[in-house]
Amino acid sequence: MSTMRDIIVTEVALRDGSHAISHQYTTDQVVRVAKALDQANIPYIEVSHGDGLAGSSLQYGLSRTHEMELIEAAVSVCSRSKIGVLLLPGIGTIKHLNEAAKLGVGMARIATHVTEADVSAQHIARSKELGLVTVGFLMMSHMAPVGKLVEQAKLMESYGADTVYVVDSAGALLPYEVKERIEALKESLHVNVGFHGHNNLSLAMANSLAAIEAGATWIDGSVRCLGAGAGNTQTEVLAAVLDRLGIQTGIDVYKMMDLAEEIVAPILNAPQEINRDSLVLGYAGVYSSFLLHAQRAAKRFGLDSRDILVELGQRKVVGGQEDMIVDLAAEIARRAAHNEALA
Ligand SMILES: CC[C@H](O)CC(=O)C(=O)O
Ligand SMILES: [Mn+2]
Repeated sequence: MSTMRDIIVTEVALRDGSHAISHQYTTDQVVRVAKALDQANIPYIEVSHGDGLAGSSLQYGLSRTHEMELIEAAVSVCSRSKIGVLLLPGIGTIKHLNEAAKLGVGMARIATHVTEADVSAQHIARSKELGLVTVGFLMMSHMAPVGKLVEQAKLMESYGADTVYVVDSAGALLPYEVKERIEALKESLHVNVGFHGHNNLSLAMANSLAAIEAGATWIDGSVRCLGAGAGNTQTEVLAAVLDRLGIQTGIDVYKMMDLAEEIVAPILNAPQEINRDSLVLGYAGVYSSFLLHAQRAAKRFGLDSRDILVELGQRKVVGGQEDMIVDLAAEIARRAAHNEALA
């Protein structure tokens, strides 16, 4: 079946959503969600540990089920959708990419911090050799000025990426900032441009629309917002809004609504919402996937998690530095005890 699509939606609940449920997906859950997404005609479904291939570790959180088992299961139930994987060089390696390709994935997204695109060269090249749709994913895009972002995106393009994404990992970008970033990439690149939003400031949808207006054609969504922090742009809402705008995604809006309600909602420990902690992520520009780590550290040291998150933002801590969350919490607790002793 051929589908006309103006916008290609990548559904990330089975990868970014893994952060929100502490990487506890079961094979049965992944099968049910992937099958329903396939029936709703979603073009790409990303399946991996929240931190990408090989993310299962004490540092990032142990997966309940081996991700290769989840990927294999998702591939086996999809006839229309392609399964994609995320890989952060240094966490995942070429070996993991080869393994995923053998299982039948059709897309690999190679993610780096926004100023570190150079570490993606080999992984992008290998993904292309494997015949995968290959995406460069520039995380924490709010941390770099537009010129730097363009420079890094051009590197990913030069390594062979088919699409380069502006990734608002902290949900910190405002619509005009998304627009200027996407416009700059559109002017400088020859490949597709994409946008991945987080909803910490309640701007994921507005930012996705700003990205589309500025020329982005690849947009990420997560059903029922299931993603790190306050979650991502809600796929079923995105599909409905784009339909109203006359922009074709090829997605069956009613089937998306049904799967959101009947299959995904019961998986959530709590509804995805903008609470004080997820709001602080966007406000202070902190990696969305730090949320549960900071909340756990706050509990352990008897602190307000916002104090940890704000200081993480001030220190410009980025993905891969999760160990600093506990260190920082211990330091704040020591400082507080010291001040109390002096008082
Ligand atoms: C830790 C990887 C991260 O969750 C990737 C991503 O989705 C983002 O940076 O927003
Ligand atoms: Mn994300």
